[in-house]
Amino acid sequence: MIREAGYIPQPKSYGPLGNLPLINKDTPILSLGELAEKYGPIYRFKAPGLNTLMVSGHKLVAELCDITRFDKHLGKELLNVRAFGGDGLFTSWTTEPNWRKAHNILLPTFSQQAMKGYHTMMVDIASQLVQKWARLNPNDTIDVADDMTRLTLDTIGLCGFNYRFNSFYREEHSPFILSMVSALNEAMRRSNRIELQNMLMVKTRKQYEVDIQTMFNLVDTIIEERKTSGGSGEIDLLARMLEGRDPDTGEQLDDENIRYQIITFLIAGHETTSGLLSFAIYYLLKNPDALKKAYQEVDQVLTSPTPTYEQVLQLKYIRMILNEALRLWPTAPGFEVSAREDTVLGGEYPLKKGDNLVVLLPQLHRDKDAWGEDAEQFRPERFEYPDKVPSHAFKPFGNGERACIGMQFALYEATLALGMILKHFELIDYRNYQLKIKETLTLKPDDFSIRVKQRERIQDASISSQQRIVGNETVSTSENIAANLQTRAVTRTDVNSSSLLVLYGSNLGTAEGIARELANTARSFGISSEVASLNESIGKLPQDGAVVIVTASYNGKPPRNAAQFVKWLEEVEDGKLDGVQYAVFGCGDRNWSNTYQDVPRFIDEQLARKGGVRLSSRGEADAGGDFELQLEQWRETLWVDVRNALGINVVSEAESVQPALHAQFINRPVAEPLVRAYDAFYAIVLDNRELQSTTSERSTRHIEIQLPQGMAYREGDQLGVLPRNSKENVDRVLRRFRLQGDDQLILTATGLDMAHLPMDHPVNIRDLLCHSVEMQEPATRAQIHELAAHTVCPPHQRELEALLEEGVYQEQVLSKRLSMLTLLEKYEACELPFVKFLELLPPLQPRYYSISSSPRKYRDKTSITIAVVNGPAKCGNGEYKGVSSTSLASSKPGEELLIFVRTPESGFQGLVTPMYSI
Ligand code: HEM
Ligand SMILES: Cc1cc2nc3c(=O)[nH]c(=O)nc-3n(C[C@H](O)[C@H](O)[C@H](O)COP(=O)(O)O)c2cc1C
Repeated sequence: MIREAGYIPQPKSYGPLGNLPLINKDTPILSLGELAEKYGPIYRFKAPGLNTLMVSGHKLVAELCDITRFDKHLGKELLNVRAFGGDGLFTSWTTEPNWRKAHNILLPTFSQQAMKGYHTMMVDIASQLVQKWARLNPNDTIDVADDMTRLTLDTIGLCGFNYRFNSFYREEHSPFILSMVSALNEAMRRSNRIELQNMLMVKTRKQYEVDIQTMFNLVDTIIEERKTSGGSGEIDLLARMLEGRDPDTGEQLDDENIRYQIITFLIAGHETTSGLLSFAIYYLLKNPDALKKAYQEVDQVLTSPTPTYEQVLQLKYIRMILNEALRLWPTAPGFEVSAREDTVLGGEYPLKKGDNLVVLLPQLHRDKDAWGEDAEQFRPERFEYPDKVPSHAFKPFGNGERACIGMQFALYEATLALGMILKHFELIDYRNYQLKIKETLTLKPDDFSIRVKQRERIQDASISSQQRIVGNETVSTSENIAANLQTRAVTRTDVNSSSLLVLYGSNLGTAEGIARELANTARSFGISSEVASLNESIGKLPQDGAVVIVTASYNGKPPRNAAQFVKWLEEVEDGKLDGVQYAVFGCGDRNWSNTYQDVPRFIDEQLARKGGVRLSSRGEADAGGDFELQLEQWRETLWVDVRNALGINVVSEAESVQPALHAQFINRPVAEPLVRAYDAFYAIVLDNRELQSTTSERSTRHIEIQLPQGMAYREGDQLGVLPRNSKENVDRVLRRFRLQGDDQLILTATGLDMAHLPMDHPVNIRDLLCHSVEMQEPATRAQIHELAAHTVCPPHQRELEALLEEGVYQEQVLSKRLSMLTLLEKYEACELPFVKFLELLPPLQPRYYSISSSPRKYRDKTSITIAVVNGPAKCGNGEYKGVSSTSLASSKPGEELLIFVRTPESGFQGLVTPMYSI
């Protein structure tokens, strides 16, 4: 058929209803897809109040992905969802101030680093699914989408809000889910009715209101509980929502917006991922070759009882399966954009400013022009080489700055869960299921059930997820320590004072974290080293020493703290950077294939052009691939090259002549993990004075501290203090568990992220309790749940369980600040092992104090003023003493404190203690 250039086809129209009668109201996306098959890569669709273009050809979509020409548009469905999603991230216009504010504040919670923090919680929920399936009888059937929904809802609840929906412990779905499904269905149906119909359907409208209120109620409870508890050092999504500040404006989110954001994340954070897992299982069942490869990978990689973070990153084939499932059935099946200005699409279709267009993902993802003739077939191998994936023909997570913020979260969670399912179960397609699609706002396989058979004996997840104290394995563990130390040990011969400047460009902390680690390693080699953002180093690249740059890219642009540097670098004259020795490492993600590693590549090339000397080749790591391994490999060569560049003769012990007798002294402070995490130093107390009069009942102390050499601070900085738990509280724990404080133990952990605890070397129990964990926080639901599970006396168990009930928890635990320790003292029949107690306690958090001294006057010392927190305990028993203020108040001149300086530019305040200055 000959087609006139610029002609846009339109299906048959039915008077005022336009094309609406062609749409099946239960499966509108499938109907739109069928029309695309018939009318091609672009067609016009009209319905009452709607005139839009449906696009599915990859070349046209590539243009729609240019965010300078097109912006996200909220179609009818999303506008309806605003009734409960408000101006939350998903349903806000890019121009609404709350979109950028929330985007800036919440982005860090989804960085690669953040996934490490979620790992243990994700394993917790996935283990519940494994346990449930393991207990089924052979003929029991599993409603796949249903169980995947339990898994993903519980995961986002726990990781995002420290809230347990406990979906695997109830027959019915939680009231939140029931209301959410019903409200989403109604939001979708409303867009296919004319306004008058909506108004006349009184009963439906009432139900809609009830459903929305049910969701609001749950969310308000979550917010209220967190506000009352004051938080126990969580750095989850909710903590960021409540406390984070927009780095651009310094503003915080308001209460109404927080409510909308929580609903948004609870919905967006689970519906789509649950559909993805269901489709992936469906395709595995129908593709035995892929299933076999998946089993092989899982058996090879997941060798410990529960998966570790590193193992999950190694499940490459599982990732490919998930991508291929998302290609064939993108569970969020489309997104909508509108033209920013008048423009011409594909060189032939004129568009007016504000015209809107829908990208139909299932058709785009099957465009034979991009994917080849076998586009309809399930073939995970398409994703083996990420740079070969036709990027604008694969958009399951949307596009540009409005792309899915939770992409890493979804893929990590799904990889972990599918890996664990395959590790434990044989999947049985007992009724030869034929795929039928169910549509709400997302897509899922409809009525898809399977049976499973255990592949191997399931380890008791509660045992495997526990840390073990290996009292009688001291010898082998000590060997580990020695081995560890050996790899790090260097003899520092001829180390001169050459220095290394490590610079970063980072929005979410990955690149910054790597930069800090590099600087620490350099220091351990005796090389003096400093860390700063790229913007802070404009015009200051040193010609002696060396510079290492670690940076990310965002849609091909530099991170916020690198933008001015890149501009400056571009404008520097050739030859101006003669003699600057440098190396560049890029943190990137191949999902942004067109702009993968753009910024590090640009910086590397520009530095060379302007006269710099590349001391080591540019390194690359892909957040969607084996990031850690790629980084490790680059680091290995980097240190050899840095050594040569600085002319430092650092000889590794292996290279030096070994004496026959070898001794290793181990003196690692218990607080070492926290010291490392915060880059903290020991500093000496110079003075500690009471500021209140002798008649006052309050205590306010002025404390002066000598800063360690080289540590500086600026006006407005805060002092972070790593506090110590009081002797009194430590003694309570020792008594409760009948332990001797001077006894030593060695902690080892499998599959748990316990970075705050000292691992694999002997530590004194008293020191461990004093320096590593928070003990006074109100017991969380998860902790009470564990206490109940370990209580052998049924009436006491019931009492503990009763504390978990909605109002009771609020009133008896949060308001009274009942800690896990207090509950353990009350319930003697609770046989919680000491290691489980340690595992359940959150890491000790630094407390931040405004610095009251002026850096212009005092360079090497600083002072803070603290209000000592001390009063009757809310539980009615004894006194409550603030951990940090109490230990600071009693610190004597000459004593050492663990401190660090922080510039509150990130806006994320953590636990900021209100301070007065004098
Ligand atoms: C397989 C799973 C997922 C898929 C396929 C998916 C897909 C998408 C798509 C296509 C968009 C863009 C929508 C548009 O342009 O209108 C989006 C946005 C979004 N997604 Fe996801 N998503 C998934 C998982 C998640 C998870 C796990 C979370 C949260 C934990 C999440 C939170 C969001 C949010 C908040 C937005 C709005 C971002 C903004 O506009 O700033 N999603 N998602
Ligand atoms: C919205 C967004 C856009 C991104 N764009 C790119 C890109 O264009 N090129 C690239 O290589 N990586 C891109 N990435 C991946 C990040 O650069 C990568 O995750 C990096 O590790 C983040 O580092 P940071 O935590 O230090 O900010 C993008 C990530 C996000 C969330």
